[in-house]
Amino acid sequence: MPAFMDALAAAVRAKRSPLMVGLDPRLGNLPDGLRPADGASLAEIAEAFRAHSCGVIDAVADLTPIVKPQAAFFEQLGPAGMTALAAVIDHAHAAGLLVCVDGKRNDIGSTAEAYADGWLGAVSPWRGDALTVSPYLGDDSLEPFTKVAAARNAGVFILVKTSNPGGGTFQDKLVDGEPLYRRVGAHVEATSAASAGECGYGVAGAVVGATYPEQLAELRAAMPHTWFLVPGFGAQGGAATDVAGGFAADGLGAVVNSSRGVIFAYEKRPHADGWQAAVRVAAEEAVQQLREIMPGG
Ligand SMILES: O=C(O)c1cc(=O)[nH]c(=O)n1[C@@H]1O[C@H](COP(=O)(O)O)[C@@H](O)[C@H]1O
Repeated sequence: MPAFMDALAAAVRAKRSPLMVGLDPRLGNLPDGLRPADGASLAEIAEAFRAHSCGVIDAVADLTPIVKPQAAFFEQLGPAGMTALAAVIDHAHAAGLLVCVDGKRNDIGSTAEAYADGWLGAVSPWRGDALTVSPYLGDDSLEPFTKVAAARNAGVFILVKTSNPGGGTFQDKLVDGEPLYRRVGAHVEATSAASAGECGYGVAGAVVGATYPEQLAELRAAMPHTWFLVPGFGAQGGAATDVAGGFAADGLGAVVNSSRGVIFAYEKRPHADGWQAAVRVAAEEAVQQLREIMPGG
């Protein structure tokens, strides 16, 4: 089994696609036919979320190397939601896709070990291929994730420069004359340089928002062994030209996430062949736009 970043690089090359489709089901945005009736139980809503996410996967599987289910949308439904999340992960794997669980986990080292084993370990009940992780508890909190991920050929994506408007509150603050995100980036890069696989990228990836194109290009240059997960494309305003700086010269090094812009595409542009056809058209367009700016795409 190849290391996660090697598998991701191979899948991006094979599909000529750096698009990551985010699975963020929301009750109010489900298409007709899948939307549960008013007063539906959590179990009924969870089943609708499962059906929507699996339907999205079926519509885009040949267009994307990786999907990113956002755990929050499933967690809010309690146990039934988590069962639905597990089913979505299994469905994505059956469709030949890699899966990054967006959980943004972390805690003190000894508790981080439980998160790491639970989400990424050899006996993980979730079987995700990668997990998003927060760095703000420090290096000893990140180590369990990178260790478990390396042992199991999984990956982690560590928040470095997030896409949200308030991200700079802490991330841009100067520490010894440099912004904190740069410090975090340097730590992630050191971890990945020491674990770089065949494709040249190591076990630790970085989350860097499409909404900060300057910092994206700066971090790309400073972090040559680190694969980027770039959210904020589409619904948050990031354009293809904004994410261009996230790629290495060979066209690898980044996957660009779009959630709402793809999975609810039928709301703005319905398709005569149904909601999945609208989702597919949106994914095709996103891939086309990304190919145009991706070096060698
Ligand atoms: O880690 C993430 O995926 C993430 C980090 C970040 O800085 N910004 C960000 O939007 N995300 C996630 O990426 C997805 C973006 O969704 P859309 O804005 O609908 O494309 C959501 O699931 C967010 O939780």
